[in-house]
Amino acid sequence: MSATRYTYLGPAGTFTEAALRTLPEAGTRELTPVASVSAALDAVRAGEAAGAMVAIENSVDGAVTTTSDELINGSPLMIYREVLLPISFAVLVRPGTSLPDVKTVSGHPVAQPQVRHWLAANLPDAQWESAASNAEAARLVQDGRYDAAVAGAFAAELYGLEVLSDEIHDVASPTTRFVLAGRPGRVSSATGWDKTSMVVWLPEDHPGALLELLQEFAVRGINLMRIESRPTGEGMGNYCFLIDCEGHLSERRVSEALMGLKRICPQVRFLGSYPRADQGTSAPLRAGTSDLDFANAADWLSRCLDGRGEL
Ligand SMILES: O=C(O)C(=O)C[C@]1(C(=O)O)C=C[C@@H](O)C=C1
Repeated sequence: MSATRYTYLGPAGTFTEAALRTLPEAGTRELTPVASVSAALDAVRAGEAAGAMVAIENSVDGAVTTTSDELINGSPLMIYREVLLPISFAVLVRPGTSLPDVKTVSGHPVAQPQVRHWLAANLPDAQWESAASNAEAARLVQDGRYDAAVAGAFAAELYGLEVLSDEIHDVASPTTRFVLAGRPGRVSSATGWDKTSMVVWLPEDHPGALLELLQEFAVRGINLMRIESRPTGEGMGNYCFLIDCEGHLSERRVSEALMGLKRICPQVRFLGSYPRADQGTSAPLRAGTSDLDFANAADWLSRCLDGRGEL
């Protein structure tokens, strides 16, 4: 087990690596590129890494479903940090390539919807080829496999490529949200500007089932920040929900909402309470004014979790 290793979707030059490098402790960690989001999280599950940085949602394309499914299924993981990274895509080519030479263009599947209109207008006949990451696409262009890659401009130098066009994204200021996931453990203390994530499986299908679930937050005045449904895989129409809400587990209203969900839902998976990366406009809680102190919250957690992160 490497307590100092963090894994990320590689190779070098991905946005995920850029997100990881924004963490203050990045300089003292061994940052290890791996081939996929699943491999990054598997290394954490196997105890080979202390954390994995993974993309979880994009402001243009929505959920990164591989990450959602990893957090929902398999042995539980917890989110310890989040990073919001502005994304800027460029077209990278081997030196000397011009736009009419580009017959194939490669990138991560999440990148494609963010540059669709630019590609249709500027490379209408080029064939799109999905790659495991944007930096992997750049590496494949260096190898001569594809003519162009959609990636961060910063990847050009790493792979001996040139920036043919920069800032090609269709929507201004796309942002990707990344999270640092680790094995379930100590929840860091409340900062006063926190977020809590969970997965909730719907109670038996009946009118108002989703409303009942949402009421656990509404009656306690807890603001929801995200609700994303994912199929459970158990037949058509069966969904679970990835939910982010404002606040920290150590606030009584948040822990009570989780216990309320536990009463009405067949399964609840606590995914962590961690500092928010956004500079939101709602009034922050004052740090240190939580209803429960951290020791109580940790105690509450250990009583409620069955040792695997499940409530
Ligand atoms: O980290 C990278 O560079 C990736 O290729 C992954 C990823 C993602 O999965 O969302 C990261 C950010 C961009 O929005 C597009 C792709």
